[in-house]
Amino acid sequence: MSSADKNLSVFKTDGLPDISSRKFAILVAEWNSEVTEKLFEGAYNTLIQYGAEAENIERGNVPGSFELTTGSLWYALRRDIDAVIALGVVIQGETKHNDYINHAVAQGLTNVSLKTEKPVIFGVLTPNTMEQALERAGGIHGNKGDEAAMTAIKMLGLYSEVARHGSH
Ligand SMILES: Nc1c(NC[C@H](O)[C@H](O)[C@H](O)CO)[nH]c(=O)[nH]c1=O
Ligand SMILES: CC(=O)[C@@H](O)COP(=O)(O)O
Repeated sequence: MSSADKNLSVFKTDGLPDISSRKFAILVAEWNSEVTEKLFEGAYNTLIQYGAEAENIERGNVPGSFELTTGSLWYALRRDIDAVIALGVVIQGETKHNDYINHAVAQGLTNVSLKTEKPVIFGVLTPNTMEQALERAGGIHGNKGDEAAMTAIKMLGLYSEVARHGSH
């Protein structure tokens, strides 16, 4: 199913956890900042809308999406951070460079999440064009930042549920 079939800002919100005491890191790539700033705004506003406290949302900036992996690891290793949201936009260029970045970031963020056992969310757009990027950053297909934030919230809810059963 493509973003054309499922709006990135429309999701089920029943049964969400209380995130008022949860601390989030939002990592933002500077490449294509005219789009990544929209992703950040969507992620930040979604966290606030569903109960996060502003003082519990920390922002970090990296040069490009490739650096989201290392930056996410540094935040995820901090004891006070409950979840990391990594935001970037990798637009297809003339060479295969975007493919290498995208695969590295997807695998890298997965590795960080598995290593730290914390939600590390892949909020990276991989469009063919700037137009496609903007359509997914508050345009006709919603905002990938909204989706990334909601994914972090839901994963924290799952973690609490799993931990609750495991404590008995
Ligand atoms: N072309 C894009 C990049 N390229 C930069 C890399 O992410 C990285 O910073 C560089 O290779 C040095 O390690 N980054 C994006 O986020 N988006 C692009 O479209
Ligand atoms: C992936 C990018 O958009 C940037 O690194 C430029 O890519 P290219 O050199 O393939 O045009």
